[in-house]
Amino acid sequence: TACSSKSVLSQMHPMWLGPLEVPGGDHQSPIDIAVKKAVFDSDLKPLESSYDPQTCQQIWNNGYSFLVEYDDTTDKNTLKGGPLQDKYRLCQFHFHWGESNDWGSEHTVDRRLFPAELHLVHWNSDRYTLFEEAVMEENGLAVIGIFLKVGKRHEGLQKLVDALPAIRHKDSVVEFTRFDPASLLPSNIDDYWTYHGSLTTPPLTESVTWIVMKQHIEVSHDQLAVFRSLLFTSAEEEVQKSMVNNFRVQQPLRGRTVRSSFT
Ligand SMILES: NS(=O)(=O)c1ccc(C(=O)NCc2cccc(O)c2)cc1
Ligand SMILES: [Zn+2]
Repeated sequence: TACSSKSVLSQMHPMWLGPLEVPGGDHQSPIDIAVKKAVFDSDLKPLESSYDPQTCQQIWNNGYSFLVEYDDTTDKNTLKGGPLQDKYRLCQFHFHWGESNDWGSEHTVDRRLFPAELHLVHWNSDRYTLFEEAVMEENGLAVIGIFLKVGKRHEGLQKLVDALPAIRHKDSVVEFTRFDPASLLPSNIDDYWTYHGSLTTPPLTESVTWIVMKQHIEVSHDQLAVFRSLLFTSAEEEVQKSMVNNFRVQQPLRGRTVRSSFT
């Protein structure tokens, strides 16, 4: 799909070498969400998502995370409402996680780290025709961030976990169908924080309306352990490196306001 981003990601330096500073970037992500400093905005509407599991295409290891990709050539998987003025199309979702359950998320809440974070990546299909276009524009992307906590097993996640051994190495891809991204949403998606930020990996473009859910989802310790069995490295490389700690450190707020949809 347009957002498969094989080209761009593979040209980037293979390992995430730490918080690459963007000269002059003052809307960078992720950030710490200081709950008391968030401003309640009663104009924020409930989020409206509509996903079609039939449009799920593949799951692949891009050398930094694993992505589940959807056919984004039609408006089958849409997100609107919330802070969004336009309709956005899901192209992929992926995760960030740590080597231990003590850290791994990109955003933090009052400096609290979660073991992992899920990102559902959407692009503005009202204004642009391709992900590649939208990613360069201020209102181009909308990413839903959902925190993961270790607890009970997540039944919806298991189908995805079972597919991971087949994509252990960088650039491995397998067909992956009939997966409903809605199964990964928390029960309450009306309570969220929202702010303007960036991609958390190069090219770090400041084109993202972030929508970070207040309610986390729970996955089991064993399910998260399978994430850590993935490798950053391709099959040919002599030294194999575990895919862990694939998160960016929190960036300065630089005067931005985080709004909340709840009091
Ligand atoms: N972690 S994140 O959700 O901020 C995120 C989402 C998508 C991407 C992404 O698609 N990167 C590849 C890319 C970027 C710009 C242009 C492209 O064609 C591809 C990177 C980070
Ligand atoms: Zn991400």
